[in-house]
Amino acid sequence: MATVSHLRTVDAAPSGAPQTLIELAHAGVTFRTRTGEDLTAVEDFNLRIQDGEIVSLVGPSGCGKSTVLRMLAGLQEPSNGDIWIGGGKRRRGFSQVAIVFQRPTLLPWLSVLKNVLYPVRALRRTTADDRARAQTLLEMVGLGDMGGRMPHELSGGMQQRASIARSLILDPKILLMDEPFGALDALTREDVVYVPAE
Ligand SMILES: Nc1ncnc2c1ncn2[C@@H]1O[C@H](COP(=O)(O)OP(=O)(O)OP(=O)(O)O)[C@@H](O)[C@H]1O
Repeated sequence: MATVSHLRTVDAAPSGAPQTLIELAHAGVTFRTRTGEDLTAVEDFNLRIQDGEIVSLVGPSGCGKSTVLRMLAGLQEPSNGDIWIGGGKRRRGFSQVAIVFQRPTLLPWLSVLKNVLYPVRALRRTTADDRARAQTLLEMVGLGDMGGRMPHELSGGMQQRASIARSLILDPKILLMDEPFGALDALTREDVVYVPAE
């Protein structure tokens, strides 16, 4: 059985201090490939992020960065180790975490505005304040007059900007970004900035 090790850290396991927002302790993910081999994408990975910190995971293609983000978003269960978010041990998703992927992930049957509102709709009925916030976020990413359009009527970069707006609609405490600016041209990239809600 082949085992491929990609992403490793050598830091000591974190302690679980309450002011720490995110902790991974000895986290690992092993995939079973279609040919029946075990592929260790992440091995013994330790990470501690304090509230307010901005952290980049840097490494070569395929080293396991997306897998770590998927673990933090609750989309990938660790094969080994523990995850704490906001002081609590997590095995699954956490509502204060939002993730933006490398490619846009808009729902094709909803308008752009409804896509941005979708995380709210998944929790409760939307209000006028929610719609106003969605409009503000669309304006922030330069799509203020595109809310009524359908996703297929937008360019790839515009769809990605709408995905970024959607990730902010619930004012998440943790924003995970998996190279989301790769789909945008350099000029647009400079224009997209995160403005926290008052
Ligand atoms: N669902 C899966 N099944 C099997 N192997 C997977 C799966 N997802 C990822 N992998 C493998 O895990 C390893 C890490 O992948 P991951 O997408 O986390 O890398 P990455 O560092 O984000 O790469 P990139 O910078 O190219 O996006 C790769 O070898 C990949 O082939």
